[in-house]
Amino acid sequence: MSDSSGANPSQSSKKQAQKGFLDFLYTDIAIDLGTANTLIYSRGEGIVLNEPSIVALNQQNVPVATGHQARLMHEKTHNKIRTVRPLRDGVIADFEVAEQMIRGMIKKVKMKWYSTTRQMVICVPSGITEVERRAVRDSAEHAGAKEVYLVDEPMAAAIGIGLDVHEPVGSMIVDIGGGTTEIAVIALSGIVYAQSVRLGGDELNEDIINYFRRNHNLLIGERTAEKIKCEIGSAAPLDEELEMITKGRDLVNGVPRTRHITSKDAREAIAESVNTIVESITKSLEQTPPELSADILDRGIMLTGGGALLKNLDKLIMETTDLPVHIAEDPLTAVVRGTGAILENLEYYRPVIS
Ligand SMILES: Nc1ncnc2c1ncn2[C@@H]1O[C@H](COP(=O)(O)OP(=O)(O)OP(=O)(O)O)[C@@H](O)[C@H]1O
Repeated sequence: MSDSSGANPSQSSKKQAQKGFLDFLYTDIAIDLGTANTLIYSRGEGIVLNEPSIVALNQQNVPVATGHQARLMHEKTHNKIRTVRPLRDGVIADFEVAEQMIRGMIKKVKMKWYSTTRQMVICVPSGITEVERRAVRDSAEHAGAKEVYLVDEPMAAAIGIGLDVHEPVGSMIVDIGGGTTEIAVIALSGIVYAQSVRLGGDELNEDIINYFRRNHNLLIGERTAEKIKCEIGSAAPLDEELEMITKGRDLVNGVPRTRHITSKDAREAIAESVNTIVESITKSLEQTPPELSADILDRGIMLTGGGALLKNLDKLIMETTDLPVHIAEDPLTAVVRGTGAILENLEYYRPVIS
């Protein structure tokens, strides 16, 4: 009798023992390579890194910082340093920098200097092209991985929030990230319907920047817009409206200014993009086969990704669709938790990886 590799049982167990014996030389990791954040899960350890997807490079294009450290430099650099976000709309926009970033982040989490990366599970937006898929695989291989497995982001999110993706029951996942919103209906280990909208938290930040420039003659940076969105931004009116003080440059006289702003301003700024996200969800519901629609009616819509934290977004989706809406526990880590679960049990999840 031989196992699937063609070896007899004694050869196979010898190979297993050897594999186990040499395990200390390898690190197996799962990566959520996101437009806004990169998270790494290490086999047997859990989430070991959660940092912004950004790199600071010097004039020779050598990275001087990655992640949190580079984020602190963002929009504050001089001409000898530039910061780059290598992903746009969920896909790699700058391959060289993306590879440098992956390498830099893997280096940060390597417990043992001598170990090499063996297996890497990495998630990708469901809507990307074959060429873009190939690019992610290449970048992972160039960053040192020996075996690379890809999984669609909504599938990883579903696994991350504890759904049994193999069962014949439909679930709708809406993963709102920095660059994309992924809407998918999952059943029987497959994606029955998926829509990837290239609109996410980054676009909401741009909306806020444009709104304050147009309506308040105030120029603010990306980090300030992000702060406004997270602290007082909302998709629907709040029971108690919020306020905050923000700083920027007055466009009339060119000097720094502080301004008092409200959650109504922030909501108005992002309303159009938020509506596009909600419309995409209703469109996806219209495309869902009826038997699966019935499951979604019972189970509701699951929200994951950082965008799920936008205040009252669940309420707006609930009012528009008339369906129950649940925000996943810790939505920012759902995808990497799922990618990590796949890494821990590659055989069980074989049908969902490529
Ligand atoms: N409290 C909050 N309110 C609104 N948005 C938030 C909040 N917290 C985080 N976000 C947004 O969530 C986004 C990041 O989410 P996430 O880490 O899931 O995205 P990503 O995986 O990096 O992106 P993508 O999946 O598009 O590649 C950012 O745009 C961030 O501004």
